[in-house]
Order: sequence, then C-alpha cells, then structure tokens
Amino acid sequence: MPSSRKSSRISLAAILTLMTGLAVTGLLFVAVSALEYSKMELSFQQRGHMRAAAIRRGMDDTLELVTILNSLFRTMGVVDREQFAAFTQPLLERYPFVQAFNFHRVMDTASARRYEAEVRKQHPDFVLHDANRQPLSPRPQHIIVDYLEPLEGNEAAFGLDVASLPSMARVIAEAVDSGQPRTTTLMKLEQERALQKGFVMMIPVYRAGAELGTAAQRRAAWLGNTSAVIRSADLVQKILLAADLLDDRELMLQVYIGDDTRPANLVYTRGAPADEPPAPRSFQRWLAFDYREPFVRTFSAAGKSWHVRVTPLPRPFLPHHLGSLSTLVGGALFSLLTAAFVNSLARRSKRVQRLVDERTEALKASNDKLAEDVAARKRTEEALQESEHRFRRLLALSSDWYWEQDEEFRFTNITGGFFDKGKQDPKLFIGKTRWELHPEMWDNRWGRDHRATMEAHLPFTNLEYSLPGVDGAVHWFSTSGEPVFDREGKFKGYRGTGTEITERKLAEQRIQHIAHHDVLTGLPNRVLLQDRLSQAVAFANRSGKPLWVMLIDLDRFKFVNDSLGHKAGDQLLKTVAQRLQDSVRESDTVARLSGDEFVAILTEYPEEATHDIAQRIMRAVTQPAMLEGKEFFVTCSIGVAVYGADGTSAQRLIEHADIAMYRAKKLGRNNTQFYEPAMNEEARERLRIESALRNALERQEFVLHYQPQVDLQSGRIVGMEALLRWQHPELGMVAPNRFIGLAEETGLIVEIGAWVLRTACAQARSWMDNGHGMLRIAVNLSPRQFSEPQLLSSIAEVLQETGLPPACLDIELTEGLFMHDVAQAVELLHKLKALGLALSIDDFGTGYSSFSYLRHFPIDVLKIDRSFVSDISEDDEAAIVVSIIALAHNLKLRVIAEGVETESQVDYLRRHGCDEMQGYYFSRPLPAAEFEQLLRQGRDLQTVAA
Ligand SMILES: Nc1nc2c(ncn2[C@@H]2O[C@H](COP(=O)(O)O[C@H]3[C@@H](O)[C@H](n4cnc5c(=O)[nH]c(N)nc54)O[C@@H]3COP(=O)(O)O)[C@@H](O)[C@H]2O)c(=O)[nH]1
Repeated sequence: MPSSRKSSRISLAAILTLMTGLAVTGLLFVAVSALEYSKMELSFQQRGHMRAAAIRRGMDDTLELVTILNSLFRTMGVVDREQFAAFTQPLLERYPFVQAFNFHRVMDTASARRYEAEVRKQHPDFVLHDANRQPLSPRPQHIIVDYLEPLEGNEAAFGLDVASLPSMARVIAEAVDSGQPRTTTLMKLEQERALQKGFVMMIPVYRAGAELGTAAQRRAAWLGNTSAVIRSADLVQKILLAADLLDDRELMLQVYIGDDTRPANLVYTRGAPADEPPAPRSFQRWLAFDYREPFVRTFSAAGKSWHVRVTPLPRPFLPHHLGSLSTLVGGALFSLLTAAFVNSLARRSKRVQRLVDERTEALKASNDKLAEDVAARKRTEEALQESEHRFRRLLALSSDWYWEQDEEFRFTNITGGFFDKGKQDPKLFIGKTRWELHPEMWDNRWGRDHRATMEAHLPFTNLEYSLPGVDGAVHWFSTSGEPVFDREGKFKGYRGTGTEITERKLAEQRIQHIAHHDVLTGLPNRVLLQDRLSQAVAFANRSGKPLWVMLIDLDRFKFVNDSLGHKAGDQLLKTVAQRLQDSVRESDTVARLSGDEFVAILTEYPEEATHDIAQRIMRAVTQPAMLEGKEFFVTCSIGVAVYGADGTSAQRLIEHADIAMYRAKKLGRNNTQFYEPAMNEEARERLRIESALRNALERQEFVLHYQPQVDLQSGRIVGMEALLRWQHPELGMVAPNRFIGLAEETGLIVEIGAWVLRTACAQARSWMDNGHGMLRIAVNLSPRQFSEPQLLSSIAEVLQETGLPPACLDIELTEGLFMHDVAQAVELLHKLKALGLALSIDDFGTGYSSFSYLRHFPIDVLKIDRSFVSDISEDDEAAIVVSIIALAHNLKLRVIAEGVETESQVDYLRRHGCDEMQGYYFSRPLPAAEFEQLLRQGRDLQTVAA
C-alpha cells in the first residue's frame, strides 16, 4: 500500500509532461545551440574574410608601390640615384613594412667592373658581390642591386648580384619573360639581421621604345628591375593593424606565400602555435562546442599564391552559449515546474475524480431512473411525433382542418381545409374571434355558453355553426377545441380541429324534417305536433290567451281511397293539406295526425273567431278537387277542443278534439262540434268496446243471426245473410255498427271474419243436412279480410271442412274493396269464383258505382242499398233502384234489394223485376234456431202478406 501510495504521488501525466518538456527543451537547446554556432560561424567567417581581404589589399598596395616605382623608370627613361632616392623616400616613410626599394641593373661583367669602380668613388667599401658575399665572379649577366633606398640598414644588399641567388634569378627570369610583376618565395633577406624573413616583389624595366611583344624581345630590351624588399611579417602586421584586425584572441591567423601552406612558406602567424589538433570527425565536430573549421582564403599577387588561414582558438564557453544554456536550464526548470503543476492537477483531479466517483455512485440510481424517464419520454415523444405525423397525414387526407387561437381567442392559424372545403375567405378569420364572425353569439344562449366555456379555459366538442361560403351557399361546420397552457400553466390560447358537416347537417335536417313531417303532405307529423302543442300550451299559460285544437277528419275519404285508388287518395290529402294551411295563419300549426285526420293548433285568436275559422276550413275543404281528371267533392268533420275549458288539459286536447270530431261524424259528417264532457262518455264506451272486443272471440261472445233472402217471384226463402252479433255480458247485445268499424280498425276483423265464415258455412251445411235444401248463405267480407293473402285458401279450407257446396256460399263485398287496384281485385275475384261460390256487391249505389267495372268482374249479385229502397216512394230513388235492376239484368246479374220494410216496396221491386229481397218486412235477422224454425215453418212472402 505505501508503495502504491508513493507511486501514486507522481502521476503518469506529470511524468509524460516532464519527459515531453525535457524533450522539447533538448530540441530547443539543440536548435538554439545550432543558431549560436551558426552565428559564431558567421562571425568567424566574417572575421576571416576581413583579414584575408585586408591582407590582399596590402599585397595589392605593395604591388602598387613597385608599379609606381617602375613607372618612374618607364616615364623618365633614365633615373639617377638621387632621383630614385627622392622618389622612394616618402614611400618608405609611408610604408614601413618595405625594407627597401631597389633598382636591379643588368650588366655584363665588364660593365659591372666599371660600375663597381664608379661607385667606389663615392663608397670606397663598395664591392660587387654574390649571395655568399664573395666578390663578383664573371658570368654573362649580372643583376646588380644598384639603387637601394634606404641604404642604411640595407648595406649588405648594396652591390649584390641577385643573379647569384638561384631562386631570385628564376623569379627575375619569369618577370622579364612575362613582363609582369613577380614575387620571390620567402627567403632570408641579405640585409636582415633578425630572424624575420621577407620577399622581393619586382617589375622589369625595359629600354624605352623597345619591342616587347615576345619574351626574347623583352629579354633583349631588359635593363633591370624595380623592386621592393618586403619584411613579410611586418607587412602583414602593418596591414592588420591598419585595418584594426590585429587583436582577436579567438583567432589564429597564418599567412603563407607560395603554392602550399607548408611551414616553410609561413609568412606570418598570430595567435596560438601552428601545431593544431587533428580535425575531429563530423559527429564529434558537432559535439565539440568550440570547434570550427579554419577559414582559408587563397589569392594571387605578383605571380605568387597567398594563403590566408584563420583558425578559431578556444574561447570562453559561457558567453557564446548563454542562449542555449538558458534554454536548457529554463526549459528543464519549466518542464519540472509544469510537471509539478500537472502532477498537482492530476492529484487534484484524482481527488476530484474520487469525489466524482462517489457522487457518481450516489447518483447512479437516480441517473438510471432519469435514463428510464428519458427513454420513456423519448418513447412518448416518438409516439407523439408519430401521432402528430399520423394526425397531419390524416388531416391532409381528410377534409378536416386544424386551428389555433391566441390568448384573446383570435384565430392565428387555420389549415387549408377550412378554406378549400368550407369555401371560406381566410382574410375574414385570421385575427378575429369566433364571435366577431358570428355577432349573434353575443345575444343567443348558444353563443353565451360557448364564450363562457372559453373564458373558463375549458375544452369544448362538436360546436356546430353555419357560415355563408364564398360560393354563396350556407356551409355547416363542427369544431372541437381545447385550451393550451405553457409549462407554467399560463393560458396561451386554444387549438382544435374542425370539419365541414354541411352534407351531414342537410341530411340531419332532412331526417329531422322526415322525422317531424308527414312525407305525403309535408305537414308536421304527430311528433312535431306534440312539440308544437307543448309550445302553444306554454305560450297560452304565459300569455293567458286561448288555445284551440281542431281535429279535422275527411268524410268518406275511405271511399275515395278505395274507389279511386291510393294515388287519387294521396292527391286529395295533399290538396286538403294545402287548403288547411292556407286557411290559418302562418304562426298556427296544421299537422297530419294519421290517414285523413288533420290537426290545427290555433293560438292568439279571440274566442269568437274560432267558429269562423272552422267554417273557413270546411269551405276550403269542400272546394271541388280534381282527381284523375274528374271533379271530386269531399267534406270534413271537425272536432274542436279548447285548452282549459271543460277540464281539457294539455294532454287531452287532441283526445277531446277527436271525441268532438267523432260526434260530428255521428251527426252526419260535414259539421263542426265543440267538445263537451258528455262526448267523453261515448269515447270511453268506444274504448270499453275495443278492449272487450279483443276477448270476445275467445269468450265465445259472438253469435250469428241469419236474415232470410226471399225470391220475389216464388216468395220462398232461397238464402240467408249471416249477420254478426256480439252478446256482451254487461253491454248486452252489441250491434255490428258499434264494433265492426273498431274491429276493422284494430284488425280483429280478420279473426272474427274467419269465425263468421266457418260458423255460417257450418250452419248452412247443417240446415242442408237437416233437409232444408240448398240454401245460399251470404257472408260479409270486410276490406281487411279482402286484402288478406290467405283469403282464398281459408275459404277453400272452410268449404272443405264444413262440406258446404261452394255454390251455397255467397261472399258479399263492397264496391270500395277493389276499386283502388282493379286488376288485382279482378284476379282475386276470379280465383274466388273458381272455387264455385257466388259473389255479391253489397250496398251497391252508395259508393263509386262505376257500371263499367261490373263487366269485368265475375259478379253474380247486386245488392241494392237499403237507403235507396227505403225511399223507394220518391221518384229519384225509385229511378235509381230501377236503373240498378236494369243494369244488373243487363249484365246477367241477380238483384237483391236490402232493407225492404214495406209491402209497397216489395210490390215495387217485384214489378220492376228485382229478383230477391231482404228486410224486416219478411224477417229481421234471427238466431240460428229461430231461423231454422222459420225454415221448418215453410214461411214465404205470401204468408207474410197474409
Ligand atoms: N264484415 C261484416 N259485416 C257485418 C257482419 N255482420 C253484419 N255486418 C255489417 O254490419 C252492418 C250492420 O249490420 P246489422 O246491424 O246486422 O244490420 C243488418 C240488418 O239488420 C239490417 N237490415 C236488414 N233489413 C233491414 C230493414 O228492413 N230495415 C233496416 N233498417 N235494417 C235492416 O241491414 C244490415 C244488413 O246490411 P247489409 O250487410 O249491407 O246487407 C251491416 O253493414 C252489415 O253488413 C259480419 O259478419 N261481417
């Protein structure tokens, strides 16, 4: 643990930082060192170059001295010793490195002797001599140092034959041949007493005007040389001194004369000794901080190569490497400090990391939960996005639209569907509230409710309203919305969807209309009637004004319907409906209750006006109506009930009006009756009868009475009509007129009629079996029975069951039964006829007595209605009876007169050929037993007359 703790005190980051810092420092050090070396190199090169250049300039100056001196000879031709001395004197003063200026004169031995003698005149010690200081030995040519300035210090050279110096002679020959300045190698000077060596620089002097084109010409014209004897070390010293380049302790300067840098050629040296260390190899050179390659510059002057060699000397290290050392030390320090800082950061970071780890650990659970929450939220968002995408797709596909409102309920956005489908102008909506577009919303309850909902920031659904579209049509819309709140719960407005519901609304209106109106007449139906009645009652309660309800029932409409058919009946109902509406005010309600029953609700009329209105209605109804091209007259019966009067409550208004109307009917139709409480009793009785009727068959309360039908010629009974009687335990014997209609209305007549048929046939068969012969039994068939699909089979079945011969059965039908669908009726009648029975038309003459149909119907008997028979004494009625008889006979039909009550009627009928009669005159309808007795008695018309 301690070791790990210890090791953990220096972080890897710190180590890396240190290493990186040291590496960078090293690189910088190397780079700065390189710069330093470059700088030193450059400085060294500059200094070497300056010295070489100075030395070269010095050599050039020296050559220039010799050249100037040579020019003296070329210019003057002959120069005497004094002139030479005068000329060279200032030069010697100026250039102290010149040991002497000479003129070497060329002469043969003889000339030399003369010359020697001549000079001795002035210089008695003068001796021509060679290099070994031996007297001049003969030779073809001597080169004598003739003029010598200054003589002092150079006496040893005065009179020297330089030709005796081989090296000198060689150089002189080169100079003569080339005509150019030449310099000797380094040599010990004759006149030099010290160790210093020197050299001679010379230029040949030729005879003036001589040809010098070739070496031979130059040799021939050669007179001598002008030369300067130079102390080489002094020369270089002076040059460097003059150029302020003498003192540089970091350099060693070496100057060589000749073609190489052998020590023998060393002209001048300054600085360290010349024995230098061997040059290190390149890498070592790089590592050797103070090593420099020597600077060597070679140049040529007066026919000799000069080599200037500058070698750097060891120098103090620090001043020249301050930068690199600073970089090295500073970089190392900086690296160490940075590493320490990084280490402290790392350690701190570790502490922070530890803290973070602890916190991380502590927060892990909540993070996980947060992640779950985020994931859940993401899923929710995705679902939302998907949902919104679907919503937008659906919105785009559907005709619906989306809208938004701001905090002031002004529309800020409505998608296009509203404008496309709803045919609305967008400019009218954006920036407006819904109630600005529908000002009526300020006043009506619908608008107030909606505004209250929105101001309470509550959602709303299916708000329906209409607007005129740009196409001019009224468009209906349904909209739903919800409030929008921001995160802080602040209300931001509303958003919602809308849809165009015009078609649905119109359909609803149509359905509503159908549901509340009679399809045929367009009048309010029973449902709407109740609604209007409630409103009228409420209004009457509020206003105290009277309320009247009229129930209008068409008289004999059934006959019209049956005789002219439903189409004509419908037409009549429509005509009457229109007339009724025209007879009342627009604010009144005229409704169709059922069939041919209408109801009028009249409000705000004064009490005395009601009678007039009833009259007006009756007059309107009785106007002739054109039905199937013919004028038709119809009357109506009106029952009137007054709200509040005679105990008529709102619920019983129509019932009382109906009772009054029923009374009007009973009173012969075509009149108006006002409800009276007494009428109620009749109505109640109807109800009582109806409920009792439903049980009558089961309780065997029905019986049949039989009324004889008598042959007018023989006076004998040939048949009988079965007439229904109801023996009610409380009501007593109930006549058919009191319940047949009800039975017909309730449909009970089908069951009752079947019982009648079966009982009558069985009875007839019984009497036949009892020996009363083939009597014909007439059975009444009601309209409801006639339209029963099983009619044919049930009759055949009864005949089959009872065993009554079909010819003994006479089915009595009324005209109206088959008038509305003649073809179907004809078919059915033929089928009935096919069973073998007889068919009678009952009550002939009271209905739509079309004589033409009789031709097509398989009828056997016409029964003249008793209303014609009863008035047979009157001419008109008698004429009708006669006509009917004639018509029937014409059609080969038998004729039975009903309701014959008097002998005169019998006589009349007999006289006019009527076949049979039926009526009280002969017998009332009798119970079966009594009828049988009558048969047994053998009673006939004569018996009655007697
Ligand atoms: N569908 C059925 N209808 C039936 C049936 N039974 C009777 N009825 C019909 O009821 C109506 C009334 O019948 P009713 O009260 O029986 O009257 C019949 C006779 O009593 C009456 N009559 C006969 N002779 C005279 C008379 O001389 N004077 C007079 N005032 N009345 C007389 O006439 C009735 C017979 O009429 P009709 O049938 O037209 O021949 C009546 O319309 C019956 O049809 C039944 O079972 N089913």
